Amino acid sequence: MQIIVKNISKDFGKKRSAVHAIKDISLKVEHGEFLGIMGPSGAGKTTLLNMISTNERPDHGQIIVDGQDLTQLHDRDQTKYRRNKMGFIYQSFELLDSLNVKENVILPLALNRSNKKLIEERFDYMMNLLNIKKLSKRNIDELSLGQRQIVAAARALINSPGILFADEPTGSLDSKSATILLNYMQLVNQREKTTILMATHDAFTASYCSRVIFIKDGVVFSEVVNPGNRDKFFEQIINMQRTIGGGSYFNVSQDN
Ligand SMILES: Nc1ncnc2c1ncn2[C@@H]1O[C@H](COP(=O)(O)OP(=O)(O)OP(=O)(O)O)[C@@H](O)[C@H]1O
Repeated sequence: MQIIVKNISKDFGKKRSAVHAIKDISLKVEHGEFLGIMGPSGAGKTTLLNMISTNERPDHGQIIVDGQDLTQLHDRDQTKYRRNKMGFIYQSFELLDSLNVKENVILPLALNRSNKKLIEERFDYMMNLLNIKKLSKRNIDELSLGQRQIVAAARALINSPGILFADEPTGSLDSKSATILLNYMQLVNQREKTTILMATHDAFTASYCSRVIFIKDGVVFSEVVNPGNRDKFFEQIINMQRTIGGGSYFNVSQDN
């Protein structure tokens, strides 16, 4: 899906104590792009993702997805839109401990009251694609952190969302698990043409994207486009991080 962000802004708090989290950002993300969003802590990455995903309303501006302005939808229609067209992966996984792996993964389809045959077909497809079929009957507390994040990815992708939102998806993972997850995200991006928006502090994680935008103090500061070589792209991302600053908070893992 194509996303056009037009002049959005968002303040938190009131008047003199207000935090200007997003200041008049405009942005275009093409169908099937894998976009990284980087920037120092507090730059506005999560707020930007939350507004594009309609989890938060901007104070001003428009979010146009495949020609439809999502800011014009009522809350109930936004919820429906999110459920049908969007998938989410968070650093904290957000899996339900009371359900097993299969029950977690099929949840978005079950909530939509999809028919049983479709649920089984999509479940088998996702579990095979992400190579976790053998985990189907496990409880969540029997999984490693890396396995939990792949299961969370399967759940996010089971209803073939047009847009996948990932907020620090590798933040809790060791580098091996992170690499596995990122390879799967890239596979889904290429095979299903899912548009992916991913906020991250980590240059290695961002190097899987096709383009990375850098935000600082609520505005887009710059962007770097993947030249088709991940090592080179990684270097370019590191250099841009140095230019922007942000101190030692940037988590730069180079063990790829
Ligand atoms: N619900 C809220 N109420 C008040 N201020 C908020 C709220 N959410 C975000 N902010 C503020 O808005 C600014 C942007 O926050 P945001 O979480 O988007 O940054 P971020 O780039 O995702 O940061 P991090 O990398 O630390 O997660 C920060 O100054 C933050 O304190």
